[in-house]
Amino acid sequence: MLKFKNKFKFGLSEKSPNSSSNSSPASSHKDTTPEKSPEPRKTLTSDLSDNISKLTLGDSEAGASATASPDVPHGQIHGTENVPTMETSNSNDSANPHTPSSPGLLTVKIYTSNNIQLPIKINNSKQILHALAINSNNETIGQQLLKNLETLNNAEGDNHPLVGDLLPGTIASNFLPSIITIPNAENLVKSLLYLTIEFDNNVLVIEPQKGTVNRSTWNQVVSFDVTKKSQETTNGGDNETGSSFLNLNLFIRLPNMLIPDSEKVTKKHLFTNSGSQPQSPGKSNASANSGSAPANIGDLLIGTIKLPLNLKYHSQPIRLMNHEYLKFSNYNANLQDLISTEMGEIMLTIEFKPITKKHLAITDFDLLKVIGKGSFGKVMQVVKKDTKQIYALKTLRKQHIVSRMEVTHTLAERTVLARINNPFIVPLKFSFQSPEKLYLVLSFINGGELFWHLQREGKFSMDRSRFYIAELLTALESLHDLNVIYRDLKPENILLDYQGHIALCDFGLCKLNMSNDDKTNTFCGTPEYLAPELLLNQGYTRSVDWWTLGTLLYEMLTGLPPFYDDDVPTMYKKILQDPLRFPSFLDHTDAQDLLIKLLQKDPANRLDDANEIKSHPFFKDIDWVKLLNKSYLPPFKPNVENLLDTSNFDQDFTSEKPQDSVVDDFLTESVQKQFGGWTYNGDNVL
Ligand SMILES: Nc1ncnc2c1ncn2[C@@H]1O[C@H](COP(=O)(O)OP(=O)(O)OP(=O)(O)O)[C@@H](O)[C@H]1O
Repeated sequence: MLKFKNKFKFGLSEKSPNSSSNSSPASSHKDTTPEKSPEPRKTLTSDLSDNISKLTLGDSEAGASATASPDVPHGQIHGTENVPTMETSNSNDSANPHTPSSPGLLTVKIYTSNNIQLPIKINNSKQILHALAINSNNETIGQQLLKNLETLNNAEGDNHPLVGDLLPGTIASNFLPSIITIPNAENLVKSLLYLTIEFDNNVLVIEPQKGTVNRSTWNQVVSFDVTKKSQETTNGGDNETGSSFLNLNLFIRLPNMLIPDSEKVTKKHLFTNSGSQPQSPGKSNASANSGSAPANIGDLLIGTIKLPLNLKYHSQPIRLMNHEYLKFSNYNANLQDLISTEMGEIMLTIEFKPITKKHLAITDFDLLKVIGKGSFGKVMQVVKKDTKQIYALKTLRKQHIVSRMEVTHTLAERTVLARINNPFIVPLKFSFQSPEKLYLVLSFINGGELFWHLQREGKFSMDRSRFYIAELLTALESLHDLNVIYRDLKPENILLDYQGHIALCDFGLCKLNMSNDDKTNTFCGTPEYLAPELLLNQGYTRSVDWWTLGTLLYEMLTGLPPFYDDDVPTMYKKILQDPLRFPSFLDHTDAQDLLIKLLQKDPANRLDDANEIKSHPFFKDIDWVKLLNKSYLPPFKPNVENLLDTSNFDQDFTSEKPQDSVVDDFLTESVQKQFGGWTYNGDNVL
């Protein structure tokens, strides 16, 4: 079980470069090679305690924080903090024929699947196939399977496809039920086949009702909340049509004894546990990439459908697809990208229904589990009562925000989340408030923090690191395109989704309205990741994000940040003065060259443009459009059963009773006004 520790933001005085105290969160291996702490690293904020105010002279944010006392009027906060003009009102919507329609509900009905083939050969084990057939959850299907098995038993001749140790994937699906009743287990039904349906980073899992793997009856209906943002063009969508995608992935849980060892090795990328073997710290990743077959191979991905959906301009209920068959494609074995081998088809109806605007409240949600603690409140797994969608609900207590002078950062988080549209940033679905609290409703991302995966495995392979850095690079690029600096990139703020894609979260340190060369001064971030110019308090630009990207890549590849030291002041000194050194095992020329160019101490010499970084030889094999369309199969798939699965969260949290604690804070009207622009109901109006 992974252990999650509470993370708290704390005042800058604790970790200023001028501080002589050794308050490193890391463990104390002072005389030996430094060893990173297993605890999440804390974020420094600009709380402006006395001794740090020296470091933050002249910064507009600092002023904002300092003035954000309970009685400060609304205007002062806006004026000092550069709070953006939140979202622009859509009062002109009716005049613009291209204005997207209202938010709504997307309903997908799944009827039948046909001609499904397996992408691997299976063992020709008549005993197991027979056992599966007689345990089919439907008698008629069981009979049919037994009949099919007779043809298998009767097949003769050396060249007959049904003779031999292995059955070709093209026909194997005729001998497998899609759902079985487990004998002696009180009629427990277990489906072999299942389908994940993803829209806007929310994923639902459905199972068939009956059938063979080749042909199944599903008759299932699922719904997704559609916000205006998910209707807009994302850079992960098709720019011409302004679409977002509905992603369908068809999986099969194959009994291990049916999977030949040779297929476990050559088609490893198609199994959900591919590459997920933990690695001990400091050990080379060679074994994870070697040909050896993992013991627990997981489920097999049969095929994928990526369906662009243009949900713009529909102000009336509409049926976008009516009982249509869509074909599954498969992932290419070598390149691990999507190719159009047809793996069978599935019949769907897709409907979109705009909904009338309504403010949400906590009573619109059932609280399922506590999954984390943030600086100002809990994060809970919740289900939205009307659509049955699972979300992460982040609660923030207004009183705490105000007393810790974090109003501006909190508003910035909400603003950035509502504006940004990148497939690797956790999507904000809604936000609302009560007199005492602020609430953010986010897509529930349950593959665990990258921090914990890195802790567990010590370091990542070159390919895996490249994949994460590439996805993060596009996330930072889209933030910069919105004139936002992220400022707190680190493994603790990166979640993995159920497939293993990146979802950047925690936007509490974003700085808005920062165009290309604009400088800011606020001393904030996380010690290990602070850029030299930030430490020197000379003002910094968005270039600090590229420094942190370099730091992150270095940490992924080696297990430690580049200038790490147990003692924080020494670490700051190293960041400022020490040359960049590589451990002997990090001998990849392109990786070294990119790190050298990102970890330039003088920002003027640093790579400073997303496109320039993208065209570095380190990324030469990456097709950026494909990457943004999530068409690469992630090199690591977290263990996630379904959307309800919270096993990647700390049990200390998940065992807690989920409740929205009652607080009786009183906030003055002027303080309440500061939170005026918070509410976001999936529409653009704030
Ligand atoms: N969308 C999400 N899906 C799943 N888990 C999430 C999500 N958002 C946050 N969490 C969990 O809740 C924890 C706290 O969330 P978050 O980091 O956003 O809070 P915070 O107050 O900003 O934290 P910090 O004090 O580090 O700044 C995260 O570490 C993560 O484990």
